[in-house]
Amino acid sequence: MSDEQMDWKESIAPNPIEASDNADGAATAGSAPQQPLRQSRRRVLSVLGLLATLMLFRHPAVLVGAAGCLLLWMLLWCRHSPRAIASRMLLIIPFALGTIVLVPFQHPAGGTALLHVGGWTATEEGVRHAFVLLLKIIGANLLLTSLLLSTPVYQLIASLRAIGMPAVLLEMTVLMMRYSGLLREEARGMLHAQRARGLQLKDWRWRSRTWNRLGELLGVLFVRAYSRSGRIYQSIAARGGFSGSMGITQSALSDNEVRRVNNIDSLVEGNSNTTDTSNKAVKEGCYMKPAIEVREATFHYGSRQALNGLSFSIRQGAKVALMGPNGAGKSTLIALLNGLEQPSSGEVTIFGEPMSSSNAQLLRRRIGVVYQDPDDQIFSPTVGEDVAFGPRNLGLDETSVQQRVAEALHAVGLEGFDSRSPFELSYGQKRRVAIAGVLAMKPDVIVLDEPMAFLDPKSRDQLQQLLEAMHSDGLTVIVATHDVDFAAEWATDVLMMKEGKLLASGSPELLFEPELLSNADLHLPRLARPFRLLQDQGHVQPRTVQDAAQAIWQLVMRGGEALKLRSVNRMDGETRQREG
Ligand SMILES: Nc1ncnc2c1ncn2[C@@H]1O[C@H](COP(=O)(O)OP(=O)(O)OP(=O)(O)O)[C@@H](O)[C@H]1O
Repeated sequence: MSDEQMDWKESIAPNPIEASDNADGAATAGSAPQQPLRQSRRRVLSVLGLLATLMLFRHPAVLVGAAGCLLLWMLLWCRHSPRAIASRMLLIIPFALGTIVLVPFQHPAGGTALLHVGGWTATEEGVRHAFVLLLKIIGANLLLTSLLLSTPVYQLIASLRAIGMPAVLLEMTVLMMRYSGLLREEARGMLHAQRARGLQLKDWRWRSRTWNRLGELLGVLFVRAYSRSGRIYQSIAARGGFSGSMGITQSALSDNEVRRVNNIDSLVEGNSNTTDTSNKAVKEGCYMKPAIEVREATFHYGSRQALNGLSFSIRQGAKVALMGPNGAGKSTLIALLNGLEQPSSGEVTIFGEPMSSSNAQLLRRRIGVVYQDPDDQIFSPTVGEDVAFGPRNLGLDETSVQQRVAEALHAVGLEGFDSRSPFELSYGQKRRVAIAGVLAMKPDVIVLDEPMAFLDPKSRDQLQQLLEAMHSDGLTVIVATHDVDFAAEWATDVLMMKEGKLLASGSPELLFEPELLSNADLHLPRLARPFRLLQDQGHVQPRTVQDAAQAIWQLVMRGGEALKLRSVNRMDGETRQREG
């Protein structure tokens, strides 16, 4: 491990929240200063008070006056842009339409009839009632808009939590915000892709083909948003989102190390034969029960078989490369390991305990999963809130939650990102947020699905260092990957899958077996390829650049020796000739 790689738990700076007063500490998100939080809490309370007052008014003139004053105050005093206000006011259109169309027909007191439609009658009182309701909706929306425009989202959430908004309402609000953002993102992405392939939005009024395309896009948009929200749902479940406090008492959770030590106490003879000694468990010379055992597991998606009698075990403290071509069943296996799916037959055992639907919640927190696409995993409006999601579901108090957030963000190199929106980060940064969200739950095993995909070389190096740091801290790390070069350099163990079956498991030497590689649709690590081309050097199997450099150096030295020997022989021959 290089000097830059630090133990992600021990090396953290003290959390500023702990030093602050407790009353506000409970309400903070990340390391946000306390003063703005108090202000935003006051603002939230004022808006709620004004909303309640607004609901009491019944006279249209008073409501029009209140809405007008509010609008002037927002424009002239707060200097909010008219455009920002207008775009948020658009949200009320469906509610306004519903009110105008339905309410006039539903006024219970009866009254002067104005209009008959079918068996329904709109009355004068009904219209008046609808008008009053519409004014209240406009006023309420103006109030909420002023709050949203003047308060950062993370402060708003912290304030709502501090004033006692029920967690379930808060989560629902956050999820609704995520879903509307999701629709926007998907729509924008699809429109860009369609325009790049020739969709013309010019003259759109006259082109029926364009209208048809837009109609199709709308349909696909909802299907895509639906399937993505399914994946987001899974990742929320993986972090205990739908299971309250995951059935764990706080005292049992406060010290993850205790649990690890307990694991070490109950050791059984294992199969550890690693040469990697950076992992704490390995350093302590422990032989432990496997972190994961899969026995004869099968899994079906409907009639399609994704896993077919899969059996293997993963020892604690291993760095495992889970390899195989597209469709081999890696992601399905990961869903089984995390208890999100149950095998159709066979068994998955986590630290000696067979996983079932009844204990999946409890075992799940020992296996953290980082999904392939960070956008499937992140859903909160701020980085701090997203990382805090898992620890909160563990039932920790707010101070511990914030400490874990600070630790995890430090570990992934995102200190100070607490209040940023995760949806406005780069792909590599989003991936680090997703990893932080899992690290904050302090799992014993972390599984990452294709973590290197779409990362630039520097981010790949940083991620590899992070994997090392997590492993040094005692985690068993499993990486699903197609990247043989990375696997050869990093892994201590390799699992190779194809068509839902295990092709081979063992040391990274497997990655140098040509027949196995071609069977698994993989190729020889790049560093080993030149040696295969050199006669008599096929046995050289460098896993790292250092190994390769050393092998080349040895070859050069041997070449030099041979040259020296040849020139000595030649000189000997010449001398003998002269003497003869
Ligand atoms: N939701 C689903 N419904 C039906 N079949 C599915 C579903 N998800 C995966 N499969 C099928 O299950 C098999 C295994 O898929 P899986 O995603 O686990 O493979 P993978 O090794 O992770 O692939 P990749 O490397 O491309 O991510 C494939 O044949 C795939 O088509």
